[in-house]
Amino acid sequence: MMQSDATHPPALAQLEHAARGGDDGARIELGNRLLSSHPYGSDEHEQGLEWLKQAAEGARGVQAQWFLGAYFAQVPVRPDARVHALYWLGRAASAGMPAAVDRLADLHLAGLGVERSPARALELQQQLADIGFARAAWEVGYLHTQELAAGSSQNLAATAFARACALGYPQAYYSLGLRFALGAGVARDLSFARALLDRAADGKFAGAREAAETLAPLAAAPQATDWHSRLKQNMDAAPLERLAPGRIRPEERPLAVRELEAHFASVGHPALQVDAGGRLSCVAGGGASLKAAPGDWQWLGKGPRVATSDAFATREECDHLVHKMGESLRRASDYRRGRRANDDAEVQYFSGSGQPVGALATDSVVRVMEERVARMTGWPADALEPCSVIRYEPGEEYQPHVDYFTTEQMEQDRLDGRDYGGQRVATFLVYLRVPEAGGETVYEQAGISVAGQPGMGVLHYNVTPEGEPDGLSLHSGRKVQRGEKWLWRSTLREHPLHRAR
Ligand SMILES: O=C(O)CCC(=O)C(=O)O
Ligand SMILES: [Fe+2]
Repeated sequence: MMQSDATHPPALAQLEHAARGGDDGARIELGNRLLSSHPYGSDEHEQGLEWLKQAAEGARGVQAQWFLGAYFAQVPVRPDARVHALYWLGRAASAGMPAAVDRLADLHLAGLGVERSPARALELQQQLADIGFARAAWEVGYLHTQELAAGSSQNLAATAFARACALGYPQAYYSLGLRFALGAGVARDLSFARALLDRAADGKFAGAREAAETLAPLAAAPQATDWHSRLKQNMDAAPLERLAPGRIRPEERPLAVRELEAHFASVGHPALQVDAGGRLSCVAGGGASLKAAPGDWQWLGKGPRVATSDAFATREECDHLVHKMGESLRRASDYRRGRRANDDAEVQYFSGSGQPVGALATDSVVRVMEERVARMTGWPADALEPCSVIRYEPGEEYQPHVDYFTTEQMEQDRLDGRDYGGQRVATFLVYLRVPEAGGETVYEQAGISVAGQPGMGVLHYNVTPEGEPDGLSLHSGRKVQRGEKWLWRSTLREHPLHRAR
């Protein structure tokens, strides 16, 4: 196999020679290089795909299959891209590649290239969880919370989060803490809840500190300090390194997971039990549910059409998105590379930071929330623009702008053959974090001002009921005075994104 590094990549001719000679590593490298350096539609781009497809049948097939799956997942405008993504990711997943199993679960949950099946997504994430992948273990808990699969319950959700705690995942301590605080799937125990939430905060999980203080105040959690030190000692002594890549054979992972779960149960809380099969579970109790219960649309105006939905997203969903995207936020000029005037508008009028959730970064929370938007608006989920998260710090704002594409832009895009998705019919925002002062969403022409509440959804149409760009939809995100404002947002496009008119 040819060696290369970032400073001295092999010359193209050299790679091609090796690829023709049957070197699978060279085929993969050449394929990836051609795909990334030549635009979709060029011969070189197609040649890149061919090299990967050849490599997919060779000694390093799984790796090539993964690259092909990731490619098709990220290039939705290609005809049948989703079906190809499903095929290649399916092959890499069957060969046991965890990242491919995760992406396959995402396609099933979103119904991309295959009929939507939360139950299948749950099954796939469960496979990963059972061999010790902590994020998957968390996703199992989140999916059970939604009660979308037969047999799902709030108690199974709690159990899944407890198992993810055993894998040392700070976000799982947060989620299990919420359940003990509210009595969802487990009997309420504010002391244990507070200790779990504090452990999540120790692990730097966004929102854990605030959840601890509001849901499990120390005054109501007399044994919290004791539980906190027991949980800390427990984690310090947990043999988590056993699961480190390269240290364990795949077939040994399920046993290592059981050992970690038994170790977590040894912290001694009566709700944590090890069952006959050696798996950790939570004793059922409490009647609350942490599934979202969004409020009906409250219409604030007809010209433009603006509505809000209280509690559209749960605290857990908001904190998840803030935590997930927090590290990767950038200025609009860094993530908006398009040539559309609307991209320029974001660069020009928005002074905060943001980041689109890329096709390889979507997860259960994103998909479940997209589906919720689709259900509540009657809009097809595959006509939602990929979502993003944006943040405003004090002094930052989104000056008055419109979100629709102008008739001229639409026409130009059509001529250029890139009007995928068509018009941005409506914009949907969720307040993930509400600032202490300032930051209202204001529709200046209509005199509507929305002061966000945590988890609130805000929907506004950018076009009139007849489908014409609606000048009255001009809006702004007022300057944040104190605290931070975080939004999750997407737009409802005229037709599915993979279809040009
Ligand atoms: O920050 C807001 O309230 C508005 C955001 C917005 O207009 C947008 O993301 O297009
Ligand atoms: Fe906007």
